[in-house]
Amino acid sequence: MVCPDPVVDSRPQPAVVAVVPLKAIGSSKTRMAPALSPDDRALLLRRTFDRVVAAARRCVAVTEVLVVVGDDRGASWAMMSGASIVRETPGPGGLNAALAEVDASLGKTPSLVIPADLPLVTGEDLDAMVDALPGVPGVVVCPTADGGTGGLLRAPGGIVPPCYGPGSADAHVDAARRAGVPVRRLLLPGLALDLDRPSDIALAGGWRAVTSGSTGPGGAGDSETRPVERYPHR
Ligand SMILES: Nc1nc2c(ncn2[C@@H]2O[C@H](COP(=O)(O)OP(=O)(O)OP(=O)(O)O)[C@@H](O)[C@H]2O)c(=O)[nH]1
Ligand SMILES: C=C(OP(=O)(O)O)C(=O)O
Repeated sequence: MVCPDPVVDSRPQPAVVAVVPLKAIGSSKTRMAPALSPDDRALLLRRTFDRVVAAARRCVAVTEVLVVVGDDRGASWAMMSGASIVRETPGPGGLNAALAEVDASLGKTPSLVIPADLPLVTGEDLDAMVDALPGVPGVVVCPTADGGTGGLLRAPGGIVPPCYGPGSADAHVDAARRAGVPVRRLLLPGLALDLDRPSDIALAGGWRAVTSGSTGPGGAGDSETRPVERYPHR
């Protein structure tokens, strides 16, 4: 019997470095402070960070996961996750400066920036981003629901500068257009939610789901079983 050839996508897969920025833990998730203690904020971030690193590992094109850390605690999380570590240069530049430093060190290597606070991201989401790359040079921007950037794939890595901040999805698309680089905007639910405010926890399935790592498709969720008073500002 002759079996038909499987349908194969013959486009070459770029080798991509996943870059996960992780701010100094003690000064992270400050918008959660009205509802969560420092320990709970750190626990939340640890869980989403582990999820993001696991998703990056499952992405077929990702050859290395690089965590850009702001302190020793972040470095120890990154080490335990098995990722490579880059220590950001201390200074006032914040996220964009930390990422620009990494861009410079990666040269032409394609890079996929994924924030550490995404509770729903999967390896399939990241595969979809890579599949959406219009070519090299090329850029894929996955917006979050509030106009931020849940995923930024750039090939080569520094082809447009990091423009994180309010409205950054539009800013990244505009920067690519200005540079004459083909760009795609891709809406993916797994990259559309980041945990910024207490109300975002319910959107991810609730406290127990997020901190047990059972969010997303098939995840248990618990938004109905957790006392509402835990999030007084919702
Ligand atoms: N290395 C590094 N990562 C950063 C920096 N600022 C933000 N990040 C990371 O970028 C992602 C998005 O961060 P934000 O949600 O804007 O900031 P946050 O500190 O987590 O939360 P807020 O304190 O509420 O603003 C998270 O993964 C952060 O850890 C920075 O200055 N350096
Ligand atoms: C800085 C950003 O994230 P956040 O919305 O978490 O502040 C961003 O997406 O540009």
